[in-house]
Amino acid sequence: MGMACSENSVLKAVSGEAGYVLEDVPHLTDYIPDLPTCPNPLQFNPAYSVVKQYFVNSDDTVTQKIVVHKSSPRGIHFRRAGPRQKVYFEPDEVHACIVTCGGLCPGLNTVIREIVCGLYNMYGVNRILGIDGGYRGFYARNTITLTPKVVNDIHKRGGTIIGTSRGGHDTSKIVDSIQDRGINQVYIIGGDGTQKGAAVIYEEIKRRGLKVAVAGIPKTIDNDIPVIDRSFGFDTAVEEAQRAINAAHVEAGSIENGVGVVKLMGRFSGFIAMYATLASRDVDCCLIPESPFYLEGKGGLFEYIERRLKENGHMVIVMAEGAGQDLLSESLQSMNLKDASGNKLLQDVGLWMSQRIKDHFALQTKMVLNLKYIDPTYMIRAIPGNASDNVYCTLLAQSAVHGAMAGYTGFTVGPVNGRHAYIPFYRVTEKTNQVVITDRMWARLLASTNQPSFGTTPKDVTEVMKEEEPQAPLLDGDSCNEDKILTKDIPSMS
Ligand SMILES: Nc1ncnc2c1ncn2[C@@H]1O[C@H](COP(=O)(O)OP(=O)(O)OP(=O)(O)O)[C@@H](O)[C@H]1O
Ligand SMILES: O=P(O)(O)OC[C@H]1O[C@](O)(CO)[C@@H](O)[C@@H]1O
Ligand SMILES: [Mg+2]
Repeated sequence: MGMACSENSVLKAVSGEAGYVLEDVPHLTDYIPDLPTCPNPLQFNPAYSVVKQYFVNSDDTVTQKIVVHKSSPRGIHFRRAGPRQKVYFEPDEVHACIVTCGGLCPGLNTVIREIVCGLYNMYGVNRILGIDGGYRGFYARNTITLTPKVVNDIHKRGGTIIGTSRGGHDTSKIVDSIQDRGINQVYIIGGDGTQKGAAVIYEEIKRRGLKVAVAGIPKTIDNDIPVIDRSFGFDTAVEEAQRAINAAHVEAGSIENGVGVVKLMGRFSGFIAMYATLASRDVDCCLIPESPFYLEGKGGLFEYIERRLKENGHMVIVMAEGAGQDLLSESLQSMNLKDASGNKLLQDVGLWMSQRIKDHFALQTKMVLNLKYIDPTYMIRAIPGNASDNVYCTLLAQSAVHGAMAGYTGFTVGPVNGRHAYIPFYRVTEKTNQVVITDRMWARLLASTNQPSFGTTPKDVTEVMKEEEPQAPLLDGDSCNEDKILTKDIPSMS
C-alpha cells in the first residue's frame, strides 16, 4: 500500500506496533508481477559457505533514531541491506552499468572496483559497462568495458576512471540508451543532484515497465547527505586537510605576527572545516556557512586576530568556502553565476578574507602582519580513499549489488547508525545536512579554538533550541539527522 508523496515517487510505508514505520524502497515486482526468482548463487561460494546466517532476514530493518526515550514512538526504519536468499536476476541475464556524476571524491574508484568485483565474484555476472563522463555519457559517448582485471588497481588512484560531469541530465535520452543497450542494472554514484537524477530515471524506467534495477550510491565530500552516518571520502578529505593546516601553522609560527588562512570545501555545510579543525588543534578560528560572523568592531574577527597575535604571536584560520558569502556579496558585486548543474558558483572567500585582513592591519593598526593563504581545495578530494574509506566503499558497493540482485530498485544505500540500509531516494534528496551550531560538536570546537561567538549568545542558542528540538537536549550529531517532513503524513497500515 502506498500514498503519493513529493513529485512522482510513491511512499512505500508500512506501520507496526508502538509507532514503528518501515519506509520501504521499491521492488521490481511492484510494477512487474510474477517475476521468476532463483536461489542466490552466493550460497555455493566457498568464501561465504562458512558464514552462519549470511543472508539477511527479510524482516530486518534499521532504525533511524538511535536515541529514544521511554515513551518515544519507535519511529522510522529502513530495510536492512545485504544478500537475500532469492535473487531476481540470473547471472548471465545481468547487463550492468556504472556512472559517476558531480564533483570528485576520494573512494570513487573503490566503489567502481567493488561493484565490478562484487558482481563478478559473488554473482557470476560478467557484463558490466562504465558510462563515460557522467549522465551525458549515456547518450553522447561510447561505453567502457569493466572487468576485474581493468579495475584491479584503480582504488589506489584518485578521481574516477569512467569520468564525471555536471549538467546533461536528459531523462528520456538516458532511459532510451539504457533500453537500447539492454542494460538491466544501473549503479549511479553521486551527490544530491545525482540522486535526484537517479530518482527520475527510476520513475521513467517504471513508467516504461522495464525490468531494470536502479541503485544509487551517495557521494559527497561535504558530508551533507541526510540520513546516512557519513559519506565516503569525507574521512580522507579531513585527513588530507591536516597537511594544509599543518603547513599554515608552521608558516605562521615561524614569522612575526604570522596568520595562516586555509580554505576548505563546503558550499553550504562546514563539516570538513569543523572536523579538520577539531582534529588539528592548531586552529584558532573556524568559519563555516552555518555560523554567521562579522569582521569589524567589538567581538568581531579583526579584534580577535589582534588579540590572538598579541597573546600568541601567530594564528591559524580555517574557512569553509561557503562561509561569509553574505559579507562578500555585500562588498563585491554579486555575480550569480551557476555551474552546468545549476549549483551557485561561489566567490573565493579565502582570497577576499585574506585581503580584508591585510587591509585592516595596514590601515587600522600599527601591527606588522604576515599572512599566508593556502587553498588546498582540490588537493583534498583528488586523492585515493584512505584505508577506512576504502573498507566503507566496499560495503557500500556490495550492499548496492545485493539490493539490485534481490530486485530492489529506486533506492540508495548507506549506513544508518552503523548498519547498512536501503533508503528511498526522497529521504536523501529532500534536504541537505548542515552543522547544527546548537549541537555539542560545535561547542567542542568552540571550546578548542576559543574563538568568539560572533553574537551567538547563550540566549540565541536557547531560542534556537526551543524552536528546533522541543524536548531533546543536546544529543551528539542527532539533530543533524532530525527529520520532520514526511513522518506525519504516513497513514497507519497495521
Ligand atoms: N533535480 C535534478 N533532476 C535531474 N538531474 C539532476 C538534478 N539535479 C542535478 N542533476 C544532475 O545530476 C548530475 C550531478 O549533479 P551536481 O553537479 O549537482 O552534483 P552532485 O551529484 O550534487 O554532486 P556534488 O554536489 O557532490 O558535486 C548532473 O549531471 C545534473 O544534471
Ligand atoms: O569545482 P567543482 O568541480 O564544480 O566542485 C566544487 C564543489 O564540489 C563540492 O566538493 C561538492 O562535491 C563542493 O564542496 C565544491 O564547491
Ligand atoms: Mg550537490
